[in-house]
Amino acid sequence: MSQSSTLKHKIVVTRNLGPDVMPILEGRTEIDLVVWPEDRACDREWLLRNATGAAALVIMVSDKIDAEVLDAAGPGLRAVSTMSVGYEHVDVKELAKRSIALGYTPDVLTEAVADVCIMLALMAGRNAKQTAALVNEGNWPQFSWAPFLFCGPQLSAPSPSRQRTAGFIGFGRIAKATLARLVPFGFTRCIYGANPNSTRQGSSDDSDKELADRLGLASVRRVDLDTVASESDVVFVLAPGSPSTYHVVNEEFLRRMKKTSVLVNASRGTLVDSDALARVLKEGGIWAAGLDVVEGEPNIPADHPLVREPRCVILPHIGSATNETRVDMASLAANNALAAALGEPMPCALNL
Ligand SMILES: O=CC(=O)O
Repeated sequence: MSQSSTLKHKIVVTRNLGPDVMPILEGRTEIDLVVWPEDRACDREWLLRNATGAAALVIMVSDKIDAEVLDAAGPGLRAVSTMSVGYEHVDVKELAKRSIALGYTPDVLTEAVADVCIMLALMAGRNAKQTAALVNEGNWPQFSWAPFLFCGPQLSAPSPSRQRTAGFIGFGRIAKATLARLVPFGFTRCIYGANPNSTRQGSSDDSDKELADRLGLASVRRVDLDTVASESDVVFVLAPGSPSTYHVVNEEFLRRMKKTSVLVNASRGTLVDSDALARVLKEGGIWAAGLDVVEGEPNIPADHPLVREPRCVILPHIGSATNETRVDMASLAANNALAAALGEPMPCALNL
């Protein structure tokens, strides 16, 4: 792995992609491979130093790709390949201006993230955080079985007459995979609002009916966000992070939600106002929250009001973290970079 060669195409990788995937890049004689050597997020200074002359960069969500990095790489950079479906850490306008392509990893993580959405809805609603903690801390003997101890709202419809409504903010692939998982739980209605700035809000499109028919639901409807808040039993936040979705779940939204409802966020922390959520949870405005992402992650202090909240389950951004999915994501990211470096079409490029 030499650091530079005028004959070879240089690919810089900001995290070792593991023994199943690294051979995709290591086995290529046309490639000059440079890999961040440590088992932690790549230092920006290292990236700036090593990007010089690169044809492609394989990056993680923790790497910010902006004009400074692109300048450091120089005019030979053909593509940035992120091992993620989200790309708000990449300045896409700057990429487009310089005709640099962006590879990303949608689809391969859909099922894994949808699994975590259901897990969070169940864990939050059924008091998993506080009940598991009391067992871990040896306090179970003080809480022997009692008729209504640690009860929470049931995710599945307890009877055909008590129907469940799923609400979504953002209604892409992961939302639809999550919805499919809710059907066996007895959910019959789905309502969704997309990007709050979208002009299409409030009007259902034809595919909603097709989706409802295919899943056997009574209805799938596009509605305004106030309706998502007030009518859902669980609200799943699954829209991309961007300035237009910043704090889409704010205090007003949370105060419209049912007191028995659960909020799940598996998209980006910036979509939910953490301070407002902590306040509303404390006051019992909603039942619980399950978060795979939080504003300011990973720097959330243990004494943050949300972390202290017994009915707020917080996971450290593990939505796609299954062995199978991470290998698929890493392979796609590596193949995107390889193709771009060799001047071939990337298997999965974002339309910039
Ligand atoms: O958050 C993870 C991703 O965008 O893939």
